[in-house]
Amino acid sequence: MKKLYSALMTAFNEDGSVNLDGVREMVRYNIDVNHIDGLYVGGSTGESFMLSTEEKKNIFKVAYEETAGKAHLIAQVGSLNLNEAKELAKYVTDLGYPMISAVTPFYYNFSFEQIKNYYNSILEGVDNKLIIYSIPALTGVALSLDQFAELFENPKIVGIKYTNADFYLLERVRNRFPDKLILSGFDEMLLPALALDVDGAIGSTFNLNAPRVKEEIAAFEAGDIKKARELQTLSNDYITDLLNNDLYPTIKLVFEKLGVHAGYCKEPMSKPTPEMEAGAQKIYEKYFKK
Ligand SMILES: CC(=O)N[C@@H]([C@@H](O)[C@H](O)[C@H](O)CO)[C@@H](O)CC(=O)C(=O)O
Repeated sequence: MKKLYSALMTAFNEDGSVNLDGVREMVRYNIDVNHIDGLYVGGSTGESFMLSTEEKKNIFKVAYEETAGKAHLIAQVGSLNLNEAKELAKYVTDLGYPMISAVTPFYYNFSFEQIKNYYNSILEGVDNKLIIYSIPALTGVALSLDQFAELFENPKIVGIKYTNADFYLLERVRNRFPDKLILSGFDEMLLPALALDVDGAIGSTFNLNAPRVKEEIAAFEAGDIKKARELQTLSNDYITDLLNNDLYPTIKLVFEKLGVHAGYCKEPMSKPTPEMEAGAQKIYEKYFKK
């Protein structure tokens, strides 16, 4: 069975400080209501690239404690500050995280040699497995098939969080590395990714929509492609509505309507406007109100 991971959000207070109780509530919702297979902690959805090392550690700790072994955990530790990435990799490994992930280093147009050194040094002295977080649309770093192969020469690098609409490359990677863990990262393109035999998916929108997506995966696995496609269409209507209303703040607004204290996003992400509030209410009524 393919695995579904929610990309854990971070709850912020209005002043931008982290609300750890809100983080706990979102972990609980994912476990108790979504029956999620796993959580991806510290990724884009967690707004992590805007957090201090201390804030990241607190979130990793709270997510680990609250999960209490009821879901698989992956900690995204990648950072432009390699020392921080290494410190976090050790920290989460000592806490008990069974897998880590690191975004490709971005902004400075690093060479492939530099990217390779970055991954190898994060893993040096850390007894853990890592999946590469590849998200070219946000990082500008598009690794090639041969570059993935070179990174996989490190036996601790076991897979990819593949947030990329390049399905030709995905097919080539799957074909060449049948035993690597590939988790798809674009929720709106889950069905084509399933057809190319990914092992599961990680996404922001699953925080609210996981039950429907699990049904889609079950239909796909049962060979009922028509049903899987209908469910993907329904999910894509919901994702389109979220994207048109500002993704992360809207997921948090809908969480609040479900009684989960997801709080605010951190600036420069937007604070909810009355229009966003109204849009979130419509999304709640259309897709989630019982
Ligand atoms: C940039 C971003 O948020 N990407 C999401 C997707 O779940 C995305 O939000 C979704 O497909 C809507 O476009 C994930 O790929 C990233 C992610 O899960 C994470 O790192 O937290």
